[in-house]
Amino acid sequence: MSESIKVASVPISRRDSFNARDTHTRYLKPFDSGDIKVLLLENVSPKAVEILKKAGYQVDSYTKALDKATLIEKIKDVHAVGIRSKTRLTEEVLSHAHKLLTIGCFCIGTNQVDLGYAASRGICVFNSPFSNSRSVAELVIAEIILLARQLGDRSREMHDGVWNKVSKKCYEIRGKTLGIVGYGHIGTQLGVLAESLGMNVIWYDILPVMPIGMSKAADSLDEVLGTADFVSLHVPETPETKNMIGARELALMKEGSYLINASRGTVVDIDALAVSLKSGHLGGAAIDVYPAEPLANGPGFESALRNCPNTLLTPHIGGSTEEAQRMIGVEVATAITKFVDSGASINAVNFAECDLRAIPSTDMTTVRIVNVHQNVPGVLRQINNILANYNVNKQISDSKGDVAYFMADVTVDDPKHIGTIYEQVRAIQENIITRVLF
Ligand SMILES: NC(=O)c1ccc[n+]([C@@H]2O[C@H](COP(=O)([O-])OP(=O)(O)OC[C@H]3O[C@@H](n4cnc5c(N)ncnc54)[C@H](O)[C@@H]3O)[C@@H](O)[C@H]2O)c1
Ligand SMILES: O=C(O)[C@H](O)COP(=O)(O)O
Repeated sequence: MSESIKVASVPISRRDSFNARDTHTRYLKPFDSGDIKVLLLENVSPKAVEILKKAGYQVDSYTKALDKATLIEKIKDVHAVGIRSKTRLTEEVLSHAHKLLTIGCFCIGTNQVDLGYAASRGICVFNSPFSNSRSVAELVIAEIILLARQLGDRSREMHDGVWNKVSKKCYEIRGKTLGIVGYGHIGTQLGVLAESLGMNVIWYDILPVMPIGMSKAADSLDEVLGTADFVSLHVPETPETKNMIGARELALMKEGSYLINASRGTVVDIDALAVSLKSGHLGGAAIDVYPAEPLANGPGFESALRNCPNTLLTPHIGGSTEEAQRMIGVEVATAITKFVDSGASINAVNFAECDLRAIPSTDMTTVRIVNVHQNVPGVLRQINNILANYNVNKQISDSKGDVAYFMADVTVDDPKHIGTIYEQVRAIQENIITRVLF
């Protein structure tokens, strides 16, 4: 149970459709945190499980992603779901999530979730924007050296019993140029590490960003491709980054240069990359992410890149370190408990960010109204007309796109009025979800 609310309550309204006016009256019972069900997929950190269980929730945890049919079945009954990069929470899947309040992406990327649809259903999405950035940057540094020295191939040969001592086309990285595409959390960390190893760094980003250290901004992607000895991709999955690196871009890269992709699998045209590697135009590649990735560990991985020369293939492990997973587990699980127990949406990805200071535990008459509604004129007036009969201690509202979020702490002397307020607010035409925490 949240420390910030004296007693939390989660009456969960039905959200049959965006405009539905649900007049079904429910009995408002004081909250029992044991009612909250959480589904965790894809081997989310035990630290997160610990935090969610400590909050009193029922936690159902799986090490792998679920197939769509199983996911739809499981999501029907839960109030929170925790995923990593594999689980696709599409409109189709989320349309079955009748009780869902929040989604925790225990990773950086949120492209796997239909964020707009989730918001329209009042489902608040959280992620961990930078807890695994360092892990990715360190992996890329390792890969730069491995590629420059053809270490993947040498190691494989030795495991096959072949001694192959060569120096041809093996290089130091000192004085070489690293081109970073997407100069955000990971790209900037990587640039700092690369400079400390004596590399020159140029980067391209669609946003004007401050260059760190001695790094230089390029005017275009093509400039990076034509200049760098190593090109490392750190952009999110968006319509603009889909197949951002195809046959044309690979041809622009310098003869013998290397491509590294630890961003998203859709960013690189894998077939074109395989052709470039086999032709010898590229000197090698390190790929951590793929257009289609298996749901679980095990044999059967197929890719045109298998057995390409000097090509390092890793199973999407850029953020997979003990340190990163622990930090992500704490960050996202804490965000989920705060949202469920007190309504706080700070650091939400698809929601306006709102919070109110805690209700003192000695205050037994104040309840918190939490409401998500369509962002159209007149809704706040309707809510405040309802609350006008009570003393509103504090309130906050904000909007993001078509959806608005409202929180108010209201003193209610007669407990019977709690149900009245709840029913009146949720009966507003534009209501998406209403909760009363008491
Ligand atoms: N392999 C892994 O395990 C792993 C781990 C963490 C993150 N990632 C991926 O890496 C991506 C980047 O992570 P981050 O934390 O650095 O994100 P970020 O949001 O901090 O940085 C991304 C940068 O890319 C820029 N960008 C967006 N579209 C662009 C375009 N078309 N051209 C050039 N620049 C563009 C943005 O302006 C931003 O500066 C994530 O979105 C995620 O998909 C992968
Ligand atoms: O978006 C991310 O943070 C990375 O792609 C890592 O995803 P993962 O948690 O599924 O390994």
